[in-house]
Amino acid sequence: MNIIQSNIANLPTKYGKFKIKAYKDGTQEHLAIMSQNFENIDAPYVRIHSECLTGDTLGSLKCDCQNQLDLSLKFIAREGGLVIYHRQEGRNIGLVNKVNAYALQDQGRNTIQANLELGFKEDERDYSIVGHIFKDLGVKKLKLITNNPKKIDYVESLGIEIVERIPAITQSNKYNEGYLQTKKEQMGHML
Ligand SMILES: Nc1nc2c(ncn2[C@@H]2O[C@H](COP(=O)(O)OP(=O)(O)OP(=O)(O)O)[C@@H](O)[C@H]2O)c(=O)[nH]1
Ligand SMILES: [Zn+2]
Repeated sequence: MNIIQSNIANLPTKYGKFKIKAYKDGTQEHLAIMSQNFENIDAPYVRIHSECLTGDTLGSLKCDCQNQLDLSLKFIAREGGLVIYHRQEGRNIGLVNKVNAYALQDQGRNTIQANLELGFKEDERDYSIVGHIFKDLGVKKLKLITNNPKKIDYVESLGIEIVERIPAITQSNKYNEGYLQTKKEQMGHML
């Protein structure tokens, strides 16, 4: 895969000052968001955040994505580290299919059943670009912010040492309780 990458630019935000670098693999464009002191950190805090337009941008209460992104950006601004904004919307089924999955959930299916009914696996994400970004930015060990065992397995498969796991647990609400329950009971998330 031919990966196109940008230069590094400054991005002041409400969380603090970050540096950003974009990567394009095929049609997907991803973003590495780094704290100012990133290259001096031996084992940075790292969050691999999967894109969720409905959550991240609109504040949807059906999932925990916006709260997790907020928590992660606050964390790396304070402690130093990296958030990879991984543009694989809807566990990589894309926005149109995710909205169709939500329509099936309106009829009573859970998050896994809806994906299967649309002809997808429960999780279609591919993390290979993440491996490329780690290599490009020189990440050899890290502290991973996640509840998802698949992300842990992927990072370990790259030969990268996970020094510590930081849970990404946020306040639940009446709209995402069922979703979080399914993730815990059927997708192995450490919630
Ligand atoms: N197909 C589908 N995707 C969803 C649904 N709800 C959230 N997503 C997507 O799921 C991804 C986030 O996955 P999560 O399960 O919240 O978290 P995770 O990234 O697997 O794990 P953590 O690192 O612990 O947060 C984003 O890409 C969302 O767009 C849903 O009901 N159906
Ligand atoms: Zn979400």
